[in-house]
Amino acid sequence: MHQLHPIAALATAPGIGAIAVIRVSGEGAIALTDKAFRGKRLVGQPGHTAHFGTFRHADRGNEPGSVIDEVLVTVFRSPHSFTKEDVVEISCHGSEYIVRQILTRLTELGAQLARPGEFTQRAFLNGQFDLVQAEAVADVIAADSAASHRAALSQLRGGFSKRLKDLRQQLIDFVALVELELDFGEEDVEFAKRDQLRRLMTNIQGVIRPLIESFAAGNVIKNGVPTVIIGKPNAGKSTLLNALLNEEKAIVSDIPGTTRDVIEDELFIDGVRFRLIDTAGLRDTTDTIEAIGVARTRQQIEKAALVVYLFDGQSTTPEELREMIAELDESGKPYILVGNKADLITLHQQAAVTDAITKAGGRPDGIHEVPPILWISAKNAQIDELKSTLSAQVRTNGAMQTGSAVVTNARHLQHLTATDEALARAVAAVDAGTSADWIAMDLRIALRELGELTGEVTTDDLLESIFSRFCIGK
Ligand SMILES: Nc1nc2c(c(=O)[nH]1)N(C=O)[C@@H](CNc1ccc(C(=O)N[C@@H](CCC(=O)O)C(=O)O)cc1)CN2
Ligand SMILES: Nc1nc2c(ncn2[C@@H]2O[C@H](COP(=O)(O)OP(=O)(O)OP(=O)(O)O)[C@@H](O)[C@H]2O)c(=O)[nH]1
Repeated sequence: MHQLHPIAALATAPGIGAIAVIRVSGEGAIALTDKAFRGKRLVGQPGHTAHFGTFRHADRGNEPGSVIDEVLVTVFRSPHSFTKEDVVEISCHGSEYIVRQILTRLTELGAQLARPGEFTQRAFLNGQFDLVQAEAVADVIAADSAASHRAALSQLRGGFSKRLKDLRQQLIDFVALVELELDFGEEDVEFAKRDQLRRLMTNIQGVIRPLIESFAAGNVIKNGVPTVIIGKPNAGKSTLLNALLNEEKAIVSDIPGTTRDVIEDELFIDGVRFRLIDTAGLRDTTDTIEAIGVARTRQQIEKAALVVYLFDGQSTTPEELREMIAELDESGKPYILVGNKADLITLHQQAAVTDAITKAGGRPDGIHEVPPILWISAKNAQIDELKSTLSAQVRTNGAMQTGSAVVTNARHLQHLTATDEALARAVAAVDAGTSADWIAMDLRIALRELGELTGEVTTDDLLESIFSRFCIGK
């Protein structure tokens, strides 16, 4: 295993804690650490062993260096470590001062401070995992919901990239045969069996296309579902937001137009993250829906993946509702109609509202069903049904289900799409009986795109841009 110069960084979160872990990786990491360590001699120790001792400042003449801390040192021997290099992990007391002293001492002994992502980059370069998995390391750290954690961990553990790498290898063999045909120029030879090549290409497309389609859902899993609550002033948006978030985030008052700022917050329902966007009131000088500003409403809806339309069950007219439904239908976004202040009106009145919008020709074209109205009382926090409806809306989205691999990374999507396009062209060329050089060209593009995805083909710039986004110590 080729080892680079030793690097060191704090691996645990900066700040005060019970324990802090400093990681050293690279050529001579063990001997280097040993110079500051008093206890067992580290150099002869087998990998995956932990040793107690003291970590010390440099000796001063004959005076032994003073103790910085009592530490536990774990030794990993190349190639059996995270980076596949020699690695030492120093667990000290979680003091910022101690961490600084230890890092300083390590640099005196020849270690360099690690750049962001440098450990993971080395692990990648040494073949510990491919690029997709390396990127998943950052996603695993950032994951903060059950769904995003599941997606990231599956990616870290190989997810779709192992399968793509296999298929790419098969494709390489075919490209070699197709290119061999080129060497024979005018002669009519066919080394690459076209039906087999075609089958392999459609096979690869069969793997790639569901991944491409999973991106929308993958993005939602990673970043949350942008959910907007729209409604007229005083409909109870802030009250609902508070009830959902279970805290007094937004200011509630009975003066219309109290919500001044756009408040964004997160809500977890059944392991899915919703990014709630409070719309600072769809309000204007006058009361009517028209005056609220259709443009403004549209803007809000535009930003959302899911719309909650909240209306005051007491004061909203069927006309207003119908206009709003038309607007929402127009947007094409999934939405939920929510009647608020159910505590103030009878069940009979609630039914009358539903009747008014359905029977009175709520839908001129009569094509779609008017979605059911969900009744809540934001003030009394009677919102369980709304929560389960929100969750159900997202869950109908296939990729939210367990098991299937999802793409959450725009870079991956880009390479997958380009591969699919190149393969589609190659398949068409095979079908048209086009000459080998045309097929070979698209096959090479597909190979390069797949290779860049998994990191079998890389450039320094690409690696730099990927790993520099990691945190230091990772
Ligand atoms: N203390 C510590 N915990 C950690 C990490 C770490 O680097 N240090 N990790 C860092 O992200 C994650 C775990 N990743 C790791 C991956 C491989 C090896 C390792 O030693 N691999 C050897 C031996 C495998 C074996 O014994 O089966 C190898 O690959 O050969 C260690 C950690 C999470 N927890
Ligand atoms: N009875 C009853 N009152 C409610 C309910 N929800 C909200 N309210 C009251 O309605 C008034 C307006 O609520 P807000 O949450 O401030 O309304 P908003 O839609 O955010 O209004 P703006 O800030 O103007 O955009 C407040 O007095 C709330 O207490 C409810 O379910 N039942």
